[in-house]
Amino acid sequence: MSDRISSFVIPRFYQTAIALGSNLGDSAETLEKALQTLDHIPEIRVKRRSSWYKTAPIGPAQPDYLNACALLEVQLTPYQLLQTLLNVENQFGRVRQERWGPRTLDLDLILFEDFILETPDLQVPHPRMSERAFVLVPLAEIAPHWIDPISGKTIAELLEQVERSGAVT
Ligand SMILES: Nc1ncnc2c1ncn2[C@@H]1O[C@H](COP(=O)(O)OP(=O)(O)OP(=O)(O)O)[C@@H](O)[C@H]1O
Ligand SMILES: Nc1nc2c(c(=O)[nH]1)N=C(CO)CN2
Repeated sequence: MSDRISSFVIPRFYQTAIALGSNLGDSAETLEKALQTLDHIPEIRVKRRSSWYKTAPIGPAQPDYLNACALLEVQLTPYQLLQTLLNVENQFGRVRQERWGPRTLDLDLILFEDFILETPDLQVPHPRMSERAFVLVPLAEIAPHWIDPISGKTIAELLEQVERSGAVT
């Protein structure tokens, strides 16, 4: 009996940061419901969320975005979390059309502990994180001291290096 108990491994919780974006439909409601949906998944706890930021679109001409970031505790691997985020995007009617085009809901995995993953389907930290004010402004609100394992800089330091005028609360 004691052998069985000692070999039982309780899966640990991992700290992760995600970015949310929407520029089609009722974006505020979509972001709110997306976070509720994630929080209802047994392996995910939403620990903190940023304000919603209205941001100018990067990429092709399209409506302004509403962007936000959230900190999650997950009992999932990075790949399981990515699949979960893609499933929730689909649940909210995400249709993949042009690259960087408009969308009802975009969920990106930004940071997963201090892991660096560079696989064809998943790159963590998100490869375009450090150039995007629409990610860094909300993330700096809730996790300014989190260190990007690629650059060794904090989120607050990365934010100092980008032009942030397109992101307004
Ligand atoms: N960290 C990550 N977070 C989310 N998706 C990722 C990540 N790394 C790789 N991907 C892959 O990117 C694919 C396309 O994602 P998506 O359609 O959301 O891109 P995009 O939002 O148009 O552009 P961008 O990646 O620049 O934000 C996903 O299916 C996923 O396999
Ligand atoms: N402001 C803003 N622009 C974007 C966004 C986004 O979330 N916000 N997402 C994109 C594709 O990931 C492309 N452009």
